Amino acid sequence: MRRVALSISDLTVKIGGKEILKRINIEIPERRILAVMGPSGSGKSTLLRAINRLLDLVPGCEVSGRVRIYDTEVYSSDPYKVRRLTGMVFQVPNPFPNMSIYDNVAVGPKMNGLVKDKRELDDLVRWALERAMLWDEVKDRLKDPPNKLSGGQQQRLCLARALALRPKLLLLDEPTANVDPINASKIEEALRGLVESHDITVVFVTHTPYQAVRISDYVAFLYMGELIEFGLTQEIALNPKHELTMRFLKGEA
Ligand SMILES: Nc1ncnc2c1ncn2[C@@H]1O[C@H](COP(=O)(O)OP(=O)(O)OP(=O)(O)O)[C@@H](O)[C@H]1O
Repeated sequence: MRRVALSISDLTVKIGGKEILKRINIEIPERRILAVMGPSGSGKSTLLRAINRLLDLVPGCEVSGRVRIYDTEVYSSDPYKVRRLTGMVFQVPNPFPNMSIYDNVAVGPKMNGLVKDKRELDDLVRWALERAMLWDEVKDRLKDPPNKLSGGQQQRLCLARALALRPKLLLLDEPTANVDPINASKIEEALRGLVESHDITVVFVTHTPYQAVRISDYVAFLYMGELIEFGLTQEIALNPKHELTMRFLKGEA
């Protein structure tokens, strides 16, 4: 029996008094992938940032309702604990420019005391780079700076950096929007591998219906801050209930 990894109930987000997300309800079991879709400005990034409390950093932002990650009530827990449960990858690859490839992945576990010695750290760095499908390409140049990598490799490095903190929930905001198709398919393969073989649940934003259908188990469609459709990807792809979802899936919206 799979546990519920992420439960969002009646989540409403206002910024500067304007409702950006309206009473969102979503629940997904562990080790599943949720694709969040919807037109530009519909609130997809805001939803991701509500899950890991990055919205705390936005002035004038009010959040009501509940977000729970396993047993952790996100809005009544220490934000530090919430960030430890979640990892995030952004649309534009943002490796730490002044650190080596190795250190980009190692710095988080070192600062958070996740490893007891150098050997454990080396193992964790390798594990994360392997899971991000990058190890073979960088194993002989771990001391290089990240700007020697292609954009797609840098994005996989950011994925490895997030994974090295062993998150339970991985949040990705259009992770393949700025990478070529080969890198995009490596990232997709990495995400499927993570939920199938590791104890990780994934929520990612995408504008690409094919990508959502290829790799997600669940989809959530947002429109002007409302969740207009949510459910199993296969069911929604075959039988979307909402006209807008249908158009979106056909690439018309
Ligand atoms: N920090 C902020 N201050 C004011 N308004 C904001 C802020 N962040 C988001 N918004 C507004 O919230 C709405 C939703 O934005 P959000 O970035 O979540 O949409 P999105 O669906 O991710 O869009 P896109 O696909 O273009 O990235 C938009 O109207 C946006 O202008």
